[in-house]
Amino acid sequence: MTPSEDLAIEVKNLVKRFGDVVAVDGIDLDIRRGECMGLLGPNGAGKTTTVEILEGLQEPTSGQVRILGLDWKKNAVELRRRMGLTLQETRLVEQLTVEETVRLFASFYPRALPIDELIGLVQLGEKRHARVGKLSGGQRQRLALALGLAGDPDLLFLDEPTTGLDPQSRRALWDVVAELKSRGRTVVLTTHYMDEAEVLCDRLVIIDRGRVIARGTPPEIVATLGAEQVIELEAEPALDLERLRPLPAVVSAQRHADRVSLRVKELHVALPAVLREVEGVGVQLRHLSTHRPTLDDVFVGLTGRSLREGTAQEAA
Ligand SMILES: Nc1ncnc2c1ncn2[C@@H]1O[C@H](COP(=O)(O)OP(=O)(O)OP(=O)(O)O)[C@@H](O)[C@H]1O
Repeated sequence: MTPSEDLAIEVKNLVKRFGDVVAVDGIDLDIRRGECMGLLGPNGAGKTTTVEILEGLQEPTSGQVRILGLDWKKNAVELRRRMGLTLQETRLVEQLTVEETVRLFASFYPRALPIDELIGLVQLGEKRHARVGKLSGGQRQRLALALGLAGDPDLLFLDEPTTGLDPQSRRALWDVVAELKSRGRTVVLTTHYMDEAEVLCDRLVIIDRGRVIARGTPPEIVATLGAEQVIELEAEPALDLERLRPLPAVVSAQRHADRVSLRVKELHVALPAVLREVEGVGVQLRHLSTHRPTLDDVFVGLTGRSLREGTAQEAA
């Protein structure tokens, strides 16, 4: 158990209801100072609602929330000064330049970071005189991040900072987050990208339907599957899960849409057995692939659904 003074955020039994919708359904969180904590989950899981409560933008229905040892009801002014946030969409003045925008935001804080440092940190040096209206999506996101950092916050919230960005812009933003971590800042990141969570986050909670369904470091969460490899198969007609489960080295088997997912311990033992089964029952293979287990496999294992569902449209 981490002593409370080492915690940037302590949340106990957080609940948020909107009429009949239970957006957050009893979440506990301990976020240590200096770590990057990821909140991962599909659309509508309750990530944004949770984060907006932590940011003081929404009131919880019930539960306890302490941020940097402080309370939103009693210490709102100090909390606002010590935290930075970037929202899913930040409205910016299109006619201002990057530098003017950063200067304007920095003027709101008594202890702002120098303008050059902020622009350098988000790698927008070449664009400092460009108008905001002319920036690409990735550059706008990085500018939004610079604005979140203007007050040199102890705690930074990033809500889906790379949604809709191209791979290069996503990587550039990851570099900025890695730099912040190396400066000892606490970062709370929401995302539905597994690769992002695996690269950036020291620890994660996976949220589904307002509840935490897994927590730990990314490798710890993946290890809960107890598998070394995942075999994915599609066959016509469909394979019988009951015949696949007892095969050697198979840990568990699940069907997801047309695809069967087998979590296995030793691939060199399981794969030949699976192929013998396919041949024996005389079905036609449409797809066969293997991969190391990912956070998405854990999610599928726990919910029968994929984290990728609902994000396919954006990724396309
Ligand atoms: N102001 C609101 N009024 C009514 N329902 C809401 C409101 N805000 C959120 N919800 C509902 O609460 C649930 C959780 O939404 P939330 O935005 O927190 O999810 P999320 O995990 O952040 O999803 P996304 O990845 O799409 O941003 C959803 O069912 C959503 O429709």
